[in-house]
Amino acid sequence: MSQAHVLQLENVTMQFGGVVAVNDLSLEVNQGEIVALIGPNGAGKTTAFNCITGVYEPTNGRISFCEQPMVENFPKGKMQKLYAGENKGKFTHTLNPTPDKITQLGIARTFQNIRLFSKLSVLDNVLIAKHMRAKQNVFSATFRLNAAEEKRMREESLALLEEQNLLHLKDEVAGSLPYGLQRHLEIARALATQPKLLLLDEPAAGMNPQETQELAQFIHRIRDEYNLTILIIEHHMDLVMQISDRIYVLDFGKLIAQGTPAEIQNNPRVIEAYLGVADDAED
Ligand SMILES: Nc1ncnc2c1ncn2[C@@H]1O[C@H](COP(=O)(O)OP(=O)(O)OP(=O)(O)O)[C@@H](O)[C@H]1O
Repeated sequence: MSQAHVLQLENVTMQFGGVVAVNDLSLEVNQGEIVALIGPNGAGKTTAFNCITGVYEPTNGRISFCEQPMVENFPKGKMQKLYAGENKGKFTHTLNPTPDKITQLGIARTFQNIRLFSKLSVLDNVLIAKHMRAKQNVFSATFRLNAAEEKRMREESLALLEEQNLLHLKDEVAGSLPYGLQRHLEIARALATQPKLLLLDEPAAGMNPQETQELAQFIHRIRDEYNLTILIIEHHMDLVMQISDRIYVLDFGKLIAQGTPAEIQNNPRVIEAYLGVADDAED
């Protein structure tokens, strides 16, 4: 196995009752890469993100981060009979870290629907993210601070806002910012946790072509400046083709293709999967 894997999924299956949302998904993201996970609506992309970030406990499979097993599970209890995925019996351990533990390991994400603390200031949004990296949970992150730690985190948060050209907005209420700036702040907040791996869930949703173009440059810039590895879910195909080193394509939970943007664009299975949802895929 290459030393360079930042993220590796092995045979990950997520089954909800009888619905297999992610089916035997294996993929790798290497240091410094920008990799896209695409597929029609309902293909299982967000569910895969939720498995990586500890929101869901996958039904089967293993997820490793920086070559270390981080999440692992196999069908148990009622799921032993119900399990409709593949590779039953391959995994025998259970590792189930909480989302905040995964943040502390160095994985940050943004959400399809922006999830800022909309009533708090821009600065407070970044500060809370900083605390989440350092502390065990929201309670201690918010209340148990010593003065020196608080000062350091405040300075780091201000520096991050400055790097992101958001410093002039530090006292603005997050929810009052224009949509594009809220998306930018959400990414800045993710960067505040000093991640090695950044997961972006439809960052271009709701953006116009010019904003999408700026986002492409922005994603490249933060990858380089913060030494990041990025996994992105996105429906804007122009953006995906422009920024991705490699692309994985899901359809009905199954991986149907992987390759470079040029390979994926010409892949008949991918074109077929998108037929009938072409408008969605391209707007
Ligand atoms: N908590 C849940 N309980 C039951 N079914 C779920 C749950 N979460 C997701 N699913 C189902 O899993 C499948 C995959 O959904 P998911 O949201 O991961 O797709 P997606 O590829 O992210 O879609 P989109 O592009 O529309 O966001 C869908 O059939 C969905 O209804």
